[in-house]
Amino acid sequence: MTAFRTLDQADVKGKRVLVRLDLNVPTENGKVTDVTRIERAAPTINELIGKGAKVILLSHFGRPKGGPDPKYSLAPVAAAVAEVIGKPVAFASDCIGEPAERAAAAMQPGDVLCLENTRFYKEEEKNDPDFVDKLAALGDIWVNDAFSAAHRAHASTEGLGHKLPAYAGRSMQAELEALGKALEQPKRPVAAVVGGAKVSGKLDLLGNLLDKVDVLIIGGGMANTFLAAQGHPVGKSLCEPDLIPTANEILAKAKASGKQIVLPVDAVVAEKFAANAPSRVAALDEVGPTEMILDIGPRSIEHVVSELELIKTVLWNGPFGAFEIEPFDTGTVEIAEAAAELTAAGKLVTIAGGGDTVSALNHAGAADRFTYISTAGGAFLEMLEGKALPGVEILRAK
Ligand SMILES: Nc1ncnc2c1ncn2[C@@H]1O[C@H](COP(=O)(O)OP(=O)(O)OP(=O)(O)O)[C@@H](O)[C@H]1O
Ligand SMILES: O=C(O)[C@H](O)COP(=O)(O)O
Repeated sequence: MTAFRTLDQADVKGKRVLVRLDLNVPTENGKVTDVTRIERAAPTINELIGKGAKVILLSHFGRPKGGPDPKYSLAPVAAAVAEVIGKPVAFASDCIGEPAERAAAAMQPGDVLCLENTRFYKEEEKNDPDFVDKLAALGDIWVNDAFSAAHRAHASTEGLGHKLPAYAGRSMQAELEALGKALEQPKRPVAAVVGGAKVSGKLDLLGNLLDKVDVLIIGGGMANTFLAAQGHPVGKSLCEPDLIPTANEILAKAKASGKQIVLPVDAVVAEKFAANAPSRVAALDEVGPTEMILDIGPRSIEHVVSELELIKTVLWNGPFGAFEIEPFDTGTVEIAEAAAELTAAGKLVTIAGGGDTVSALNHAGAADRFTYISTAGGAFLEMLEGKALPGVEILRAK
């Protein structure tokens, strides 16, 4: 891809290379539960090691509130990186300042160092120039291999590109090539499936997404705000009342433009967000005030599968339920299996992305049978929407 500077153009031997990865991986009790994003980053890390660079990894992890929080330390994730690449990865307890400088100064060519979560500084998300300078002081070259964070114009995802020679890593390059090709002229009708929990970040882009697709299938936590907008009770479910007007606008836009929005028609509800918590199937008007919608119900699953049988391409971000906890994985698992079977039969092109989405599709045993799996969720949706991604734009050859 000539429009972007890649590692082919970078002279990295003996240089300190700051590599922005997306190590925002799913974890449970401090253990990484899905290493897909790390495996996708491994070729870049290994290539840089092989070329004799000093490889300094940068990433955010979760959404800490702009200060250090042990819950969001990258230390266990750095250990998972070491396991995937089969080489030691040193860890610095800060991403700037003395701990980072000392660890970087001790590096030999071929060494790998992972710095602590960049979001332990509120300046990261503000793309603060002084913070960018502090990060830039640690490296000679910046490689952005975090396609899944490229929709964020943050210090480590965009700011560094103004200070250091900037190159796309191999995963960034592969994602841009694969998604560019897949989305250029998708087989129609096209459906987008949007679920998951990042309602405030993703609900407002569904309006633009409607322009690009024929059918919009909404599930997971995302659906609850729409159900509330339609007047259904949602009890203690994940819901963003502030976004009800936006949800209504999206529903009205779909009606006016003849686009179809598919929402759940029933739900699986529980009083507790816990494994094997007592649960029941509820009609939409029967969700009690102390209950939470944690999955779509059996009629909704049937409805979604019958929609998939009518379309030719599905673009999927976000699980249909809290799939990490049984039995609330049923909707996601059954729909993923149906999509994988339609793909194997040559009837459907399946493109899915997102940290938890990929983990859910792996859990369902369906990921290997999908047409393409991207590491990106929010970035994937913004690309579908037709938006320029700051972390990609900064890599364009000037
Ligand atoms: N009904 C629900 N209530 C609460 N949480 C839900 C519900 N449905 C799905 N989820 C949660 O959504 C989370 C995944 O959502 P998210 O939007 O982060 O997807 P993603 O694939 O990781 O995308 P990205 O890469 O943009 O983060 C999962 O942890 C899952 O438990
Ligand atoms: O998982 C993701 O989509 C990326 O890591 C971005 O995370 P964010 O939505 O917290 O910026």
